[in-house]
Amino acid sequence: MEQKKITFIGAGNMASSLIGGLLQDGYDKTCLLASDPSDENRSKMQQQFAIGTQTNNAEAVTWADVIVLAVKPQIMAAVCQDIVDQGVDLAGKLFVSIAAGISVSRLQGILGNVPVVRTMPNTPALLQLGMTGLFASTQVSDSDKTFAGDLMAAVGKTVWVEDEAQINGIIAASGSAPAYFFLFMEAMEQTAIEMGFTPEQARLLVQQSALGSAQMVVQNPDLDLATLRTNVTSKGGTTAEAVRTFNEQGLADTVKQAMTAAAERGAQMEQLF
Ligand SMILES: NC(=O)C1=CN([C@@H]2O[C@H](COP(=O)(O)OP(=O)(O)OC[C@H]3O[C@@H](n4cnc5c(N)ncnc54)[C@H](O)[C@@H]3O)[C@@H](O)[C@H]2O)C=CC1
Ligand SMILES: O=C(O)[C@@H]1CCC=N1
Repeated sequence: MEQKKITFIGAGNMASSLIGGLLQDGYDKTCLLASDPSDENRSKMQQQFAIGTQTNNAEAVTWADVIVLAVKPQIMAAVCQDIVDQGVDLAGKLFVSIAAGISVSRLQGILGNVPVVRTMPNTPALLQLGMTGLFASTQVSDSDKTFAGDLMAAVGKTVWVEDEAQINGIIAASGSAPAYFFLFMEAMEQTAIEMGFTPEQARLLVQQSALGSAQMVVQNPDLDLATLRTNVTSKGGTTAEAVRTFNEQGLADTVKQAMTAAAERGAQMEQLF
């Protein structure tokens, strides 16, 4: 992909995942810069990734062709306002926001009529196994759209949405999803320990089962998930008992409620921040 100069405003967890994934993909490290007031996070960037860092967002934006907005939603407006107040010339620059709950119109209300690609990645981007949803504002040119798509494709899979509101569905289905799987795995690990395994054994049992199951899904695109489940479930056997218990406890409904809550929170944040 084209090696444009990319500045990350905010060098936290998600920026680290994206930067790590981009470097793995061979992105030129001299084209990456991270701006963050935290000494600790800047030195992580220098030590872990050997990329340049800044404390001055306005200077970092001035240097870049592409600006990835990667601060918490609560402070996004103030951070953008400060960049504008410093008098930075934003002409020709592409903005890529990864923030949950910050609409394109909110950003453009501060930054002006700049091209904005609103995205929702997830942390497995670090391993180039990310999943990102993207939405382009009308100001985004075809070449900027291609660049933003390539940027996220360098760290995983991508899906474009035509309706910005669908980004909140992306948050529910993939942005927040690693936490759901970790939560499920934590509960399994804890139970395995209670069944007498060492913590190391319990983690291995759970992580290898999760990895193998995910690979079975990926490598069998023609098999639906219910068939994969049924293939494990012997009639009158052990899995059937576990699945019956999950169903009796309303697992599908719990998942639906949790995903709906995530999406609704995204929409609510758009009104708050
Ligand atoms: N963590 C995740 O799984 C995902 C997070 N996101 C979004 O990514 C954004 C960042 O989230 P995280 O990386 O999890 O948060 P984080 O707290 O790890 O990172 C935020 C960073 O912003 C820095 N920061 C604070 N004030 C700043 C300022 N004035 N200028 C520049 N940097 C400043 C902080 O020092 C910190 O390093 C959020 O908007 C979130 O919605 C999106 C998808 C997934
Ligand atoms: O929890 C959050 O708000 C962010 C967005 C998706 C994952 N983490």
